[in-house]
Amino acid sequence: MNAATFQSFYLLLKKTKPPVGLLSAAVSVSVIQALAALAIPWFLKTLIDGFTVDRLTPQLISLFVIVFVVQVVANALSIYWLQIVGQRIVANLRTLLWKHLLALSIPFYDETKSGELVSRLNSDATTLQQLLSEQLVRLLTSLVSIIGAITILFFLDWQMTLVMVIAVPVTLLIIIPLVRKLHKISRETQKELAGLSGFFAEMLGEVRLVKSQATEPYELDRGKTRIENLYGYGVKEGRIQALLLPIFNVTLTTMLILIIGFGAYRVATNQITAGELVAFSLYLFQIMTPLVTMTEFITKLQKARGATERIIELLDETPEAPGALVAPRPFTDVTVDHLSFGYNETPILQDVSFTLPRGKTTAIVGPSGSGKTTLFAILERFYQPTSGQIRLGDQSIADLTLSSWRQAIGYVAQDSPVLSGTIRDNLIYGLAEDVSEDKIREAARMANADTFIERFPEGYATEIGERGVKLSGGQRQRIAIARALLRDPEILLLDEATSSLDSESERVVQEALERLMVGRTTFVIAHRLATVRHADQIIVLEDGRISGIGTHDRLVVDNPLYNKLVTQQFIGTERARGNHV
Ligand SMILES: Nc1ncnc2c1ncn2[C@@H]1O[C@H](COP(=O)(O)OP(=O)(O)OP(=O)(O)O)[C@@H](O)[C@H]1O
Repeated sequence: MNAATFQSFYLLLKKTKPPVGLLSAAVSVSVIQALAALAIPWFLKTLIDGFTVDRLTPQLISLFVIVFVVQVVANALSIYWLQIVGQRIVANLRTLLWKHLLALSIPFYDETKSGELVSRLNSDATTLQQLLSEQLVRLLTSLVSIIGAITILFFLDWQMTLVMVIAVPVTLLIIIPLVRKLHKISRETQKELAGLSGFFAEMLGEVRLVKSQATEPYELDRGKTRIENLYGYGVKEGRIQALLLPIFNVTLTTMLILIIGFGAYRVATNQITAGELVAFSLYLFQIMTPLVTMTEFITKLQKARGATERIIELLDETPEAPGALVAPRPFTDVTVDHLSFGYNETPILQDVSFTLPRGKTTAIVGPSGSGKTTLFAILERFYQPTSGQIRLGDQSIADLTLSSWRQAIGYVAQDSPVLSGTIRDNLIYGLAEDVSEDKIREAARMANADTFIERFPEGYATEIGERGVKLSGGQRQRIAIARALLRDPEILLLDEATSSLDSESERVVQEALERLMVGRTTFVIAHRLATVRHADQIIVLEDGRISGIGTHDRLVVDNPLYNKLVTQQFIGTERARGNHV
């Protein structure tokens, strides 16, 4: 791990606000445990050298027992406390990531697969947690054991210790390149794993498309290729691990044989005592076992390095600019002023200017892909304009707080999303304050949703979404309308349903929408002639530019595209529905 990565790991840890008090306590008991463990061979040495029964005084035995008990208790405490510290850090990290993800902008989500993000929240965070709570405790005790044992060994017999100390760097020389390689592979593995999660999430989310296109065999192959890729990395990783541990063990065993052999020679030549040799061998184990643990730690650290880097990368993404001013209510007119926008270099909206007069209805029409939905998204501040601005009165909406602006917008889309939970939960979702049951029912009634809700045995407590009954498109839309009614928005953005609703369903939805629109500034993507006829003004959008603004009667005469749309699309649609205007 190079200095920069270590630093970023450290910075990330700092951001997760570890419980420092508990961490210090855990570190202290770890040190106590390791020190107590170091005392045990020393006792044995004293016992062996000049063993007589009278030397076994009760005091000596009690001291031995106490040291032993201290070591065991300290060990248990350090494991438990470090586990808590690790879990706390990861819980804080997940909260930090979750908060950050919620603050990130829509363009970020356009570029990133949600499955990959889930993988960061779950497996990357878990990798870090394992490192922190399982490995860190061992690393600490290992370090104390190694340093303590080497120091004592120098006192016992410096020549033998020197032989041993020289052998350690030799081992490291063999191991480091392997560890590096392991890091590279585990980075690729993690990347591949995140990609695979993204792929699975996307495919399972769009399972209807896969089935309707009968592309199961194709998707099976695509999934299999990725799974096999991952398998390949796993095998490579296994190969290196298979080399790493045995090499390490062989080196250590050789060291052990050499040292004990050398020790036996020194005992035979009376240079050290038998007790010293026993203590020496025991200390040697107190160095070897931690060394093995440390290689394991290094391996895990390399794995965590990938996870850390990816989490840091995610935390470095810039969140949405929140704005500072609370949008003053009631709203005045909203002005779109020379607005241009492109998702990338290709311009989508070019120099668009118009006003949404307060309390009036503005309809927007234009061919598919002309930029209508994009304009809505910019009004919702999901994307920043490339140039130009949107103003509320004299105030650029970019200066308003995101929450006060978005809370003032009611958006009813063609395919209104619902969350899992009860119908009531869905109706009050996002409301700042509590609402009475009567108000909820009133909103449902106005949205023409009361009848179908009450038909469910559980009524408003019916579970919908993933865990409960499924709602039809029209029902979902009426839930969205009731939700908007409860929010009492200043501005309504309506993406009118086209073919998704049958004419009966469309009639009840339309009726509900009209109630919702009363007295509100409404901006509607229009697909029906009835809507544009009733609108106070109509905007015609062609290839991202406005080609006309006016009333229906004027545009039919002035605007060729509008004229064409009215004769071909609208009237065609209305006829098809048997609903002549
Ligand atoms: N997130 C995005 N990233 C990149 N390009 C996009 C994105 N969303 C839409 N586009 C492109 O922007 C253009 C305008 O799309 P938009 O959805 O605004 O059109 P629209 O007028 O609402 O069409 P429709 O009536 O079919 O819904 C299209 O060419 C589309 O490919």
